[in-house]
Amino acid sequence: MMNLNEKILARDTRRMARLEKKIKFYELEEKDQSNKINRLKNRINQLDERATKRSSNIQSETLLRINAVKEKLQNETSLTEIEKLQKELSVFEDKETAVNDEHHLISLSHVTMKFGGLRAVDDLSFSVKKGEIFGLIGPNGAGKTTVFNCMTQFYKSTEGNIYYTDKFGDVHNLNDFKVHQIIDLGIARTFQNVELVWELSILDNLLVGAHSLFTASFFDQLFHTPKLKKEERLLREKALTILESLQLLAYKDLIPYGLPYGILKKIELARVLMTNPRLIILDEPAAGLNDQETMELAKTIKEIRQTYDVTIILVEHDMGLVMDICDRICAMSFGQRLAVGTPKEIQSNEQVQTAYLGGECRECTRN
Ligand SMILES: Nc1ncnc2c1ncn2[C@@H]1O[C@H](COP(=O)(O)OP(=O)(O)OP(=O)(O)O)[C@@H](O)[C@H]1O
Repeated sequence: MMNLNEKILARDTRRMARLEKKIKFYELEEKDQSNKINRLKNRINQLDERATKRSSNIQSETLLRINAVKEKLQNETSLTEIEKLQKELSVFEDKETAVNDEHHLISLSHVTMKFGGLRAVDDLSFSVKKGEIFGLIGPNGAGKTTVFNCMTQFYKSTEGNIYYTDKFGDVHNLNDFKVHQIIDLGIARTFQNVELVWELSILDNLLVGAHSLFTASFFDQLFHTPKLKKEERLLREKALTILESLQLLAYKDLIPYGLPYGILKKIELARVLMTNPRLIILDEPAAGLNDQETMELAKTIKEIRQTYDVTIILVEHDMGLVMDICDRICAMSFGQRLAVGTPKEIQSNEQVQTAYLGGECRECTRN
């Protein structure tokens, strides 16, 4: 449950995102808007200062809570109560770790997602650092996609918290945000199936992907004002730059129908990049690709991390790809965490091998 400080912090972050959009809007105007822009920048600085103070208050509150729970633990004798308190302590400590770790980007703390009697995700915790390529693996039905849906707030997890460090360095519980606000925090995702608009050209698909960046009003759209035209031109230039960086420029005027699956998957990545993401979540990016296309995808994902300075979390069944590109991996089974470690550590983990094949993880050692 969010306390008042956390509520205000989340609200201020959303405000800062809105003000940044306004700045972009003024930057597009033909006439000089530097006064307005400076005013907005000052307001962002004020909000940022307030957010930093509030973060430090929240941190002190967390420390107080940690100490209070520790004290209760010392005097507790009932085993069930001790278990409950230990879990409570671990939730606060996870938050404390997220706040103190300058490399922290996102972490799950004891996340559970129940569908009726089924625990699709069961008390799952792991943490991802800025700049990592992080893999989530597990047999079919292990709960991987559900984890993504909880992160992006498509589902509200039944229990647990998901901590995210925003670009100002403040830590938020993503559960306090609505699904449409997640994109403003710089989190973007792709789905298992290719989700492009089949009647639009590749370039227009990218522009559709940038709709969250559009600042033009209904009035601008209705009368096709110069402001709208300028915004469209800038976003078009951005789209072309992204297409070029992914070697997709030749496809810009084509519609997706009939294009090789490998190209469609790359176009989806290009569209995600239009939203200026800090974290990209990829659900089975290599599904349906042949070996050659998978190799190219691996190269593209590594290049994207490098060029766009993003963190990538992916769910993938192709163990060759996972072992090749991931810095660290979380292996899941029946909604629970089996192990977190480097590809080498995961390959040699007995529990992981058993979960996959009831023995040696041949898929893992394929490459
Ligand atoms: N909306 C839902 N309602 C009910 N059950 C669901 C829902 N979404 C997922 N599940 C169930 O939760 C479990 C985990 O599903 P999930 O899709 O997260 O697994 P996964 O590891 O991504 O599987 P796969 O690798 O096959 O995509 C499954 O048993 C699934 O049937």
